[in-house]
Amino acid sequence: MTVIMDGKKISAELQDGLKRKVSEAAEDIRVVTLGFHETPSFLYKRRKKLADKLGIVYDYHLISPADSHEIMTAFSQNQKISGLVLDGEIPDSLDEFSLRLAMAPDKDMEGFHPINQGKLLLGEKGLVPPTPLAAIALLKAYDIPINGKHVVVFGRGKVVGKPLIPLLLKENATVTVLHSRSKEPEKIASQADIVISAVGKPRFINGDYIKEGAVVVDIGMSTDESGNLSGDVDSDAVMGKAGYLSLVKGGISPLGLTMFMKQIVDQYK
Ligand SMILES: NC(=O)C1=CN([C@@H]2O[C@H](COP(=O)(O)OP(=O)(O)OC[C@H]3O[C@@H](n4cnc5c(N)ncnc54)[C@H](OP(=O)(O)O)[C@@H]3O)[C@@H](O)[C@H]2O)C=CC1
Ligand SMILES: Nc1nc(=O)c2c([nH]1)NC[C@@H]1CN(c3ccc(C(=O)N[C@@H](CCC(=O)O)C(=O)O)cc3)C=[N+]21
Repeated sequence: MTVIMDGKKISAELQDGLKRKVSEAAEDIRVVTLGFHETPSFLYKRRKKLADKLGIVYDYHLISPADSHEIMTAFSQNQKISGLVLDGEIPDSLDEFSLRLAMAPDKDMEGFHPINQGKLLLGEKGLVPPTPLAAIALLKAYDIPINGKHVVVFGRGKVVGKPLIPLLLKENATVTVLHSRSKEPEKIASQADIVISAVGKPRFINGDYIKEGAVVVDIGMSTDESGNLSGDVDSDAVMGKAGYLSLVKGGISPLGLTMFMKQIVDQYK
């Protein structure tokens, strides 16, 4: 039997606590999204919807390459702003690394600031990329042991796969990372107790990749040949074989959005 892990339910429980904390905070919790495009991204809209629900003030501020550093510095110093995010594509003309350096590390909602990335590697407390954090939180919510387990991560992207490595090591997992150049992925993945996939290739993980009873967390998002949202995992093939399965819908996405808000709200005691 395969237990479907319900990220939506876990996030609803966390959101109740967050809502209370926001309402008890002495002042407004204010997050500013900086974007280079007239129309905010899809992700901004998802985050805005959740912020409204939690009572967090969440705004979009249009910037241009010419004024981006100045605005980032000003918002970083502004005591009334708790969180900052960069939205959408960053123009090629701009040095993204140096723009990220201008953000106050303690307002960095996505955990991309080099200080936060360094802290993550060193095991120091800092703001962590929320999607991989959600993967750890989901395993813990289902009392799935990580300590001493073999975890195979598909993907080494900066949003999910790479930050998962230090997070899993902190939990004492044995970590194997597979990427586009890895050989014999089925052979390696089928030895894992836990498989977490963050690639973005429709349904490539079939039953051959999964050990009987293993835990499977699907994070990768893509559109398949019919134009539908697809995960990395062929859920029909894995269903019945996996012990636990987090599907691309109702799994990590809602929990990732919640963790995104949680880290900033938790700074308010
Ligand atoms: N569910 C959610 O809420 C969220 C989902 N996502 C999704 O997670 C995925 C990962 O995002 P991100 O971290 O930015 O990673 P990237 O999209 O930057 O990179 C994808 C990674 O997958 C690897 N890869 C490609 N083909 C294979 C393969 N056949 N086997 C193993 N690995 C492969 C690439 O390898 P190489 O490095 O060799 O090129 C690369 O490391 C995306 O699909 C994204 O949409 C992201 C955030 C939130
Ligand atoms: N730096 C970065 N961070 C991200 O978090 C990130 C990213 N890049 N690139 C693209 C993906 C995609 N992604 C989604 C999140 C929520 C829903 C979503 O639809 N959420 C639904 C729930 C859907 C469900 O039930 O799973 C909701 O909030 O109601 C979709 C997609 C984040 N991503």
